[in-house]
Amino acid sequence: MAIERKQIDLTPLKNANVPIFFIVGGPGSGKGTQCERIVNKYGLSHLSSGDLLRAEVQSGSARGAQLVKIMEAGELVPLEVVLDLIKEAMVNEVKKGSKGFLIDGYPREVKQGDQFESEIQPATLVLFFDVSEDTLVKRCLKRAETSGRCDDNIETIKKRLATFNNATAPVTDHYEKKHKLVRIAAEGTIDEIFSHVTPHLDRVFGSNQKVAASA
Ligand SMILES: Nc1ncnc2c1ncn2[C@@H]1O[C@H](COP(=O)(O)OP(=O)(O)OP(=O)(O)O)[C@@H](O)[C@H]1O
Ligand SMILES: Nc1nc2c(ncn2[C@@H]2O[C@H](COP(=O)(O)O)[C@@H](O)[C@H]2O)c(=O)[nH]1
Ligand SMILES: [Mg+2]
Repeated sequence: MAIERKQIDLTPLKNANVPIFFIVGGPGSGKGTQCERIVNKYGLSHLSSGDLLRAEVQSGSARGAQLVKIMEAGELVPLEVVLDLIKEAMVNEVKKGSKGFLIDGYPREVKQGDQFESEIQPATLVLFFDVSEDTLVKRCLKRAETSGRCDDNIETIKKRLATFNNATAPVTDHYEKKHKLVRIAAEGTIDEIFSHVTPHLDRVFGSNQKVAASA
């Protein structure tokens, strides 16, 4: 299925040379929740590939109409489409003075991460939120009570879990071999998990300070 591609000038992003963190984990693993905590403490830009896709669907564009079918099936959308959406959002953020990025829910496949790193820059770290399938399902079903997401239903959750195990789990091995993977046990409370996240980011930014936006 041919989906519209865009030409994006990455010069501002490459010149900024800010740290980039991939945030990886199964559906409902707490990526978005932990990213909110990280943004509050370090002032980074949080870009969720899923949220960017949902915004494209909400926009009513022809591209969005094609994407929603794939997302409702719990499958992965074409990687070029996701990368275009992320690139556009990153350039916009860096023009506003972003000092670093959390790329939430990305990459979903090894080749996706490789393409990002060759076209933009290597990731500084890959944070992997490690959660049992049972907990993932429980959290997504609980979220379904209020989220209104097209993919928060037991059928799609199961498909997303299969997609994660088949396509995304190899991502963790890939970055472990590159000594870039940080495996975070994510079964506990939100605060407990966040306390395991901060030491790794403090090593990059220094502790207790929001990364000051450019003047
Ligand atoms: N440590 C936790 N304990 C209990 N509930 C949690 C925890 N972390 C997140 N949640 C809840 O679980 C649900 C999924 O969390 P979140 O949306 O952050 O996951 P996600 O990894 O971004 O999921 P998706 O990939 O589907 O977007 C949310 O309703 C959230 O409030
Ligand atoms: N091929 C990819 N598809 C992606 C990616 N991120 C999201 N998606 C699609 O969106 C839904 C929802 O994502 P979520 O992060 O909110 O769970 C997901 O099931 C995929 O269909 C991506 O990086 N690559
Ligand atoms: Mg999320």
